[in-house]
Amino acid sequence: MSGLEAEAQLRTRIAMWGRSLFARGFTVGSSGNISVKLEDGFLVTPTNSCFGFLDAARISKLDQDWRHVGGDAPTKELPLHRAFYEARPATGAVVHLHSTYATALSCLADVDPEDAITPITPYVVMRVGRVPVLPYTAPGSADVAPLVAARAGAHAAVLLANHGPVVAGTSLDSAVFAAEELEETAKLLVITRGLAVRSLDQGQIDQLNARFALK
Ligand SMILES: O=C(O)[C@@H](O)C(=O)COP(=O)(O)O
Ligand SMILES: [Zn+2]
Repeated sequence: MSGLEAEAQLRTRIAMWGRSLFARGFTVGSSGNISVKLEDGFLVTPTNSCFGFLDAARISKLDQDWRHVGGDAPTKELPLHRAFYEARPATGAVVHLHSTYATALSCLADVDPEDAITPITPYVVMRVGRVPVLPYTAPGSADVAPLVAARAGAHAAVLLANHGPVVAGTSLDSAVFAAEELEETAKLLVITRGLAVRSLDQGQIDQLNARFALK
């Protein structure tokens, strides 16, 4: 497949996943952003765009130095996305959402900032891994970049404090699947708060990591 064909397919898939995430309530209004790596740069969702109504042809294109070269004006979160690609060279896509339960956890003062998503099911260990909370920065601020740089080598997913989740994956599909799994696990954690929850133990987590290593 040529680079142009690959780009056309990825544009279609960003719009398709956007519609699907919006329809299922994983993001609302114009919140959230998606980026995907291309052979010659990146595709990113336009700033102030609604995931439910993305026009594949107007998705922003950036060159390899993150300069805007086509489509609508890009998301203001370029420093956030860029920091993931730089810290995790295998990254093929990054998804940021304001999904309700993960965002709720990002606002709780008593969540462990090193391990915000308690490993209560195998799938969250396999798809998401351990999730730290990064200190609050204003949306669009470049101040987030060093915070991501410090943590994203070891973590494919983070919660931005009082803001929401960000997930990197080797492909768009894997980043979306991980963002969905993170949100569903956050929901389980919120609805079981105050109950005697049994998490997986370290031996069970090690066994999953050995068999299903996250990239
Ligand atoms: O929370 C924010 O403002 C951004 O992180 C966001 O989710 C949407 O920003 P744009 O992608 O610039 O619309
Ligand atoms: Zn946001």
